[in-house]
Amino acid sequence: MTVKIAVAGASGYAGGELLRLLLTHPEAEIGALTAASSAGTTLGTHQPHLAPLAGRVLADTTPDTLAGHDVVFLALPHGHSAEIAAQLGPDVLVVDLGADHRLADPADWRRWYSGEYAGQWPYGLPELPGARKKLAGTKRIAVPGCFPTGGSLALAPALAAGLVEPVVTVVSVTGTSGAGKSLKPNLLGSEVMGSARAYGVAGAHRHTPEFAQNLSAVAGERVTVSFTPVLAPMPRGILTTASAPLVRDVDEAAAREIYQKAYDTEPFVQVLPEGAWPTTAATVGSNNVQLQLGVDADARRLVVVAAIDNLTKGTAGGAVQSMNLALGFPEATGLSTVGVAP
Ligand SMILES: NC(=O)C1=CN([C@@H]2O[C@H](COP(=O)(O)OP(=O)(O)OC[C@H]3O[C@@H](n4cnc5c(N)ncnc54)[C@H](OP(=O)(O)O)[C@@H]3O)[C@@H](O)[C@H]2O)C=CC1
Ligand SMILES: CC(=O)N[C@@H](CCC(=O)OP(=O)(O)O)C(=O)O
Repeated sequence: MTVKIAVAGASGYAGGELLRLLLTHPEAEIGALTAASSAGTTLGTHQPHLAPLAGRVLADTTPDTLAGHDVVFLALPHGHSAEIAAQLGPDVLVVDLGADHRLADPADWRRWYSGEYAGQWPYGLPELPGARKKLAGTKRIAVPGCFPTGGSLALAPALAAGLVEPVVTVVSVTGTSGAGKSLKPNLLGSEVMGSARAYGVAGAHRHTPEFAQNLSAVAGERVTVSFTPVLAPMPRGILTTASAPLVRDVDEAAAREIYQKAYDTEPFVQVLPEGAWPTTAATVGSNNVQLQLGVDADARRLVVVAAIDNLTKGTAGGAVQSMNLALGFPEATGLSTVGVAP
């Protein structure tokens, strides 16, 4: 069954990655491509790597230009999806790559974002317990933030098994494309190259409540999350190191078994062989989450390292994976487990 798909925000990084994936998705017919200030220009001006679509002209993002599609992806800045989504019919599958529909608690929304709270949609991280059931057949999907994707999957098995205390620390090194294309003074090449910088430190990043929401649901109790992102001079990729105090003495083999069991049947999560540690480079262009764990016996902590491509599994790939589930396609359709190296 071919589905006609519109992409709003087609000139941006997330929209570009979506189109890269949809171009090889056997069931996708690419319909309207829309933007804001870039409307009227060709896609090739913004996404030179998408040669088959280079001549397509971007339209304005309106309910009219997005009408007549089976699926609409909204890859827009936060706060711009809810109003447009409300004007698309209930039979259209709307996949929001922004944050507008991720949080369940209106108080969390008001603390971390601006504008009206628009309600929570089924959360597009299929590997979390119970998520696939909510995604099957849904007409609305909230794609996770890029940091909570890898970080939540790094800690979920340990919390679900009661292996660690519900007080976790997450540090994520991220590439610059996570910030989007629009020019920001701290993202100029001369500011970013040759340097790494923490930001949103000490509970100040808006992904903190999203982490807490995901991990508390898995643990069945409130999980406190201390999250620190670190900007690094690379275009894409997120390397997360997550750790938590062990509840009981456990050796590495037992901890590995918990993770292997949790992710055994997952098409996109790989617990790497002993001794191999994840790298962002190995995940580029794939929809993979690569994990490795260790037990720090002296500190009595479990330490898990996770690598993803922020644009693939961290946004557009996760969005396509969730779309597949919503439409009843095989979950891995149009997605790759093969990276690019070196
Ligand atoms: N980059 C990433 O790694 C991730 C991004 N996301 C989310 O995906 C969404 C898009 O991010 P990203 O692609 O990085 O951002 P970009 O800044 O690269 O792209 C933003 C896109 O939205 C369009 N746009 C901007 N303002 C409006 C508006 N008022 N109405 C309609 N379209 C508008 C832009 O069009 P124009 O060119 O005309 O300005 C552009 O196409 C965000 O919500 C982001 O949080 C989620 C996870 C990871
Ligand atoms: C480097 C960088 O700036 N990264 C972004 C991550 C954004 C993202 O991917 O998630 P959202 O969809 O929630 O915006 C940030 O920290 O805000």
